[in-house]
Amino acid sequence: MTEIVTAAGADAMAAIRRDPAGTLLALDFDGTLAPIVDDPAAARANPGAIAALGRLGPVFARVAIVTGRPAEAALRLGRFAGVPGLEAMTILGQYGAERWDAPSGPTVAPPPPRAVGEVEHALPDLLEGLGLGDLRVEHKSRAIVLHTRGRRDPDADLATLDGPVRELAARHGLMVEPGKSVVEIRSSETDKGVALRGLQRETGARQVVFAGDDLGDLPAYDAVDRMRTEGIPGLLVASASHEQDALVARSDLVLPGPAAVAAWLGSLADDLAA
Ligand SMILES: O=P(O)(O)OC[C@H]1O[C@H](O[C@H]2O[C@H](CO)[C@@H](O)[C@H](O)[C@H]2O)[C@H](O)[C@@H](O)[C@@H]1O
Repeated sequence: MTEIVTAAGADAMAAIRRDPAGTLLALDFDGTLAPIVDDPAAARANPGAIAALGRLGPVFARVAIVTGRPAEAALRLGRFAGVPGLEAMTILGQYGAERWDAPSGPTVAPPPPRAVGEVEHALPDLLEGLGLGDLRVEHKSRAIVLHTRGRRDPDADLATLDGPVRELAARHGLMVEPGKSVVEIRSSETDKGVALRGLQRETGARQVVFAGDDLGDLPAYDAVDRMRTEGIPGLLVASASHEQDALVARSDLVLPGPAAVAAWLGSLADDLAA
């Protein structure tokens, strides 16, 4: 499905066309703007998507990235800084706990929760004990991400990790965020739904577009559903893959991965931007 197939989505698209200046466009980073790769440090936003966002920035109320990545990482990997048209862009990182705004510069983030440091300390022994001492571990200050992509049996490793990681997180008052070949231990202070809703209120957006690809995006989907009940049209776009289909049935538009998302953003820009 590469067309909008729901009545709610068609309503939202009509509202976007009628009132682009009242539209908030928010996108997830990994798997939506950036193709999935084995090494998280090697992820890069699709260049066509960056160019399209630059064309949409001046037309919309706000273009935003809402991501599990630290805001600085999304900024660097996305190469968004200095892109013409993205002078008002916002990045909400670590599920909304961190924020970068193009006009004001440096990332704003509260101090990292102490519990994350405690878990970092306990983790090497736990992984050794599970025979997973060589796992790729991503440290994000407010979260620790265990990566199984590229390993012999990523799903088996995730299954091995599940119970012990949940126990460890619970012991330290943290939550577990599962994803594509990852399990993340993070502070539960916020989620993408809270982040998206906050941005909609702040910008006064009259309609919202959200695009995502993984389980961490579901709270943003819930937020859009709630906004719709309040009369704020919302367009939900899935960047689909064989790895995760939880978003597909709830989406108004299903696109087969980041290249298709970039192409769709380009066609939106052709439609709405000069
Ligand atoms: O909210 P997102 O922007 O989607 O970030 C969520 C997590 O994505 C990253 O992991 C995913 O992308 C990696 C690079 O392509 C890939 O190797 C991994 O398998 C994917 O799950 C990231 O590394 C995490 O920190 C983010 O929480």
